[in-house]
Amino acid sequence: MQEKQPKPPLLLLSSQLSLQNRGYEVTLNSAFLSWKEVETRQKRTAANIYGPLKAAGSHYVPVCEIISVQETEEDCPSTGIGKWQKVPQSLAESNQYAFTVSYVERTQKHRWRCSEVTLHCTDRTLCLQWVQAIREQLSLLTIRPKRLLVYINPYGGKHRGKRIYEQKVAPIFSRASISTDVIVTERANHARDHLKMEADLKKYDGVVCVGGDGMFSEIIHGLISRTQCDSGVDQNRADETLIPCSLRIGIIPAGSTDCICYATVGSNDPVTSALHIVVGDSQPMDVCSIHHNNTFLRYSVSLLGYGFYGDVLTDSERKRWMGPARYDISGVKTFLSHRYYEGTISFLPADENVGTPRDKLQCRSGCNICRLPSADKQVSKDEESISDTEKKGVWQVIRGKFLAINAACMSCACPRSPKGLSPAAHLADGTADLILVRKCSRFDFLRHLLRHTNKDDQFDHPFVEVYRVRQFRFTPRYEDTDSELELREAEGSGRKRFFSQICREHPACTCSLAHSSWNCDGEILPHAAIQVRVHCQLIKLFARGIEEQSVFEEPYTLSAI
Ligand SMILES: Nc1ncnc2c1ncn2[C@@H]1O[C@H](COP(=O)(O)OP(=O)(O)OP(=O)(O)O)[C@@H](O)[C@H]1O
Ligand SMILES: CCCCCCCCCCCCC/C=C/[C@@H](O)[C@H](CO)NC(C)=O
Ligand SMILES: [Ca+2]
Repeated sequence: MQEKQPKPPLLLLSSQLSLQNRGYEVTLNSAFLSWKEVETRQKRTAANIYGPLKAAGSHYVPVCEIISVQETEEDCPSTGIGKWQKVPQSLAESNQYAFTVSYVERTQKHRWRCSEVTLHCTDRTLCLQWVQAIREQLSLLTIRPKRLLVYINPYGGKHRGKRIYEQKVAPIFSRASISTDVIVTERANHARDHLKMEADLKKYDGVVCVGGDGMFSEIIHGLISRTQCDSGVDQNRADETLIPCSLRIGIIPAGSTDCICYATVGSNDPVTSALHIVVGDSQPMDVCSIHHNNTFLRYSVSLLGYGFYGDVLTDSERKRWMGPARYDISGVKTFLSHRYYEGTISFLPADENVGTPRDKLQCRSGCNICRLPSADKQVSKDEESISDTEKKGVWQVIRGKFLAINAACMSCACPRSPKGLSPAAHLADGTADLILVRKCSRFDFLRHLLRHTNKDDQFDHPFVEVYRVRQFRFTPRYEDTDSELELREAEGSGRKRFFSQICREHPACTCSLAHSSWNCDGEILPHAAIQVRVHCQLIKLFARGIEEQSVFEEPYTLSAI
C-alpha cells in the first residue's frame, strides 16, 4: 500500500516587502511565515548577472510559534513591551506602513525569547491584508488559551513572584491577547481552597501558578480534588480510578527548587514558561496518590522521599527565612547526622515495555514511551483495563535499613541536579522509579549524593537499588504512635521536637529516631506508613517536555518545509 504523503502547506500570501531598508520576499503559508532577502540589481556581480535573483538570509517562523501581529505606527512604541521602533528616513518616505510580528525564538539551555520582525509595505491596504492573513491563521490555533486564572505566591523562593509576573509575564500575555484573573495569595492553601471550592472553572482555559513546587502542589490538589468531587469519585479509596483534570496548568517559576518546571520545560525561566503557555503546549503528567489506612493524604508529581530528603525538608522548614539556601544548610546537617530508618517496602513492578530506570534514553518532547496507549499503562480496579503482564504482576517485598527511600514520578531534574534523581524516569508513562539507598558509610553516601549533581550513574553502587513501579507501600519497623505522629506534624508546622521525647517511646531505637517524614514535593508528610499508586496522565501542563538539543541548534531547513 502506498504511504499517504502529508499535504504541502497552502500558500496564502506572498509580497515583496522591506526590512531594514532591504527588499525581502515575504511568504505566508498555512505552516510558516518566511522572509528571504532578495538581491538587488546593483548588488549583482558580473558572474551572476544573467542568473536568477538569489535568495540569501532566509528566515522561517512556524505559524504555531507566532505570538501576535500588530500594525506598527511610526514613531510609536511598536509593542506593549516598551521598545521604540526606529524607521529609517528613506523607508519612512516610501514604506511608511508596517506591521510587526512577534514570535518565539530559541536561545541556549532550552530558553525561549520573544523576538520580533517589522516589515514595511508601500501601501496600507497591503499592510492590513498581511495583518489580517496572519491573524486568521492564529485564530485557527484553538489549542491556545484565551482566558487564564493566575495565582501568585508572593513569598515563594526569593519573594519575587509578584515582580516576575508583572514585569516579565503579564506583558507577554497581553501581547498575545490572553485575558487573566489574578489572585495574589494571602495564606498557605489559599489557591488550593479557592480552586477546590470557589473558582468558576468554566470561565477559564487554564490555571497558572507563580511560585515553586509547593505552589504547584497547591494547584494540583485544588484541581484534582475538585474534578473528583464534581464526578462523585471518593479520593479516600486507594483503589479508585481518578478522573483526569481537563484544565491545563502553567508554572511560572518563582520558587526555590522549581523542579516541576525545570523537568517539563528544561529551564526555570519565567519568559520561557509564559511562551509555552501562549502557544498552548500540552504535556500530560503522572500523579501519585498517597494513602494511609484508606485515608487520602496527598498527591505527588516529583519527589516522594523518606529518610534523607524527608529530614532535609523537615530541618529546612525551620529555616524558611534563609530562602533557597536553606536546602544547602539542611542538606549538609542531615548528611552529617547520617540517620537510617528500618522498614519494609513492597512494590508492584511495571511491565518491561515502559523501559527501566537504568535506560540511557531520557524522556523528551514527544516521548515514545509516554505515547504508548494508556490502557497498557493504567492500573485500574477494572480488570479489563489491566494489561496481561500487569495481571500477572507480583508484589515484591524488601526489608532493611535505609538512608533514603525515594520515589520519582519523573526525573526531578532541577538546577541543583540537572539530570535529576532518576534521569530516565518518564513524565507520563504511569510509573515511578523507586530508589532504595541502604545503610552505608558516610563516604559512600556522599559519593551517591554527589552523582546527583554530575553525569555519573547514581545507581551504580552496591548499596543502591532502583525499580520502576506502579504502586508501593512502606511500613516502618516500629509502629508509629499517635504521639509521635503529632510531634512530626508539629515539626511540619515549624515547632521544635525534643530528641529525648522520641527515644523514650522507642527503646529499641539505639542510634537514631525511629521514623523520618516523607518529603512530598517539598511538603512534609508526617505519616511514615503509606500506600502509593501512580495515576497515568492525570493532569496536563502548558509544556511539551524537554526538546532535543538539535531543535535549538539547527535552524529550520528548506527540506523540513
Ligand atoms: N500568601 C502566602 N503566605 C504564606 N505561604 C504561602 C502563601 N501562598 C502560598 N504559600 C505556601 O508557600 C509554600 C512555598 O511556596 P513555593 O513552593 O511557591 O516556594 P518555595 O518553597 O520557595 O519553592 P520550592 O517549592 O520550589 O522549593 C507553599 O507550600 C505554599 O502553600
Ligand atoms: C551533602 C551534599 C548534598 C548534595 C545533594 C545534592 C542533590 C540535590 C538534588 C535535589 C533534588 C531535589 C528533587 C526535588 C524535590 C522537590 O520536590 C522539593 C520541593 O521543591 N525540593 C527539595 C529540595 O526537597
Ligand atoms: Ca512517570
